[in-house]
Amino acid sequence: MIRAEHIVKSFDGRVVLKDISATFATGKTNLIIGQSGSGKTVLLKSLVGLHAIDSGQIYYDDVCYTSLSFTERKAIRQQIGMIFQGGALLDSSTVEENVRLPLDLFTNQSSKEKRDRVNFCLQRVNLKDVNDLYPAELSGGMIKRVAIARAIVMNPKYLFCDEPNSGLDPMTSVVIDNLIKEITEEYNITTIINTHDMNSVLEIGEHVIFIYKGEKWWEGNKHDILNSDNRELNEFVFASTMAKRAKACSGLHISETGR
Ligand SMILES: Nc1ncnc2c1ncn2[C@@H]1O[C@H](COP(=O)(O)OP(=O)(O)OP(=O)(O)O)[C@@H](O)[C@H]1O
Repeated sequence: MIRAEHIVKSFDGRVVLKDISATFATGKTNLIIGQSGSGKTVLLKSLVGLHAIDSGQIYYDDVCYTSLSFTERKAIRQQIGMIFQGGALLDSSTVEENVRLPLDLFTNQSSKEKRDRVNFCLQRVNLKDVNDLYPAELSGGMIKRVAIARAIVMNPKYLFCDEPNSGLDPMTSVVIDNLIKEITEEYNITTIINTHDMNSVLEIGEHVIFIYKGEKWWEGNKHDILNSDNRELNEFVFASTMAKRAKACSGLHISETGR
């Protein structure tokens, strides 16, 4: 579980996160949604500790992360997996080297142990025979899978995903969304996903936080969202054509996948 309490963050006197409190449950896909510029990325980076916040507290389970020193935070940082927008793979490294990187940096495992772990993670994201390929030789969906394999290689308790579907076609996005959800449940990870993809919300939005102009404006799940009367949320949601279709169908039937 990750808990944010009264987070305030400003840049040069301009407040971009205004007193945000939220609890992100373990074993669930927690989504942060909002318009471009609303503060999603700043919130995600603040939770991870990449931004120093002005005030507030962030708890990782029972540990108050914000009151730890830089060195003390190391133990928690090693339990965090991150999937960056675009994958952020090292272009000049093979798939195996990319996935192995956290093990090289943070463990004393033998080469065989590392190879076994890398292969296990690649299999888990349904990739095979790709160890020696370079990122340029992979499709967009494969790059995301490699990024997920790298994010889980250290067996994280916490997983942060920044726009994991950016650049993917809708069908591949569904597959990646569901892979993240499966992994979250299988390994009981606290997963926080930053997205403005309404299809993702309707697919895996077990817990959704809507950020509007730096404030937590609405909170609920993928089913609540279709019936909300929050004006700003509705404007955001129904700007998406897919969501419009789902809304139109919601009175008649909501499929198991929410699509
Ligand atoms: N390092 C920074 N210095 C100054 N201002 C920043 C910095 N990072 C973000 N901001 C500002 O904070 C606000 C929120 O930005 P943020 O990147 O969190 O938006 P977002 O909701 O993630 O948008 P998008 O969906 O386009 O990525 C924006 O006004 C942005 O200009």
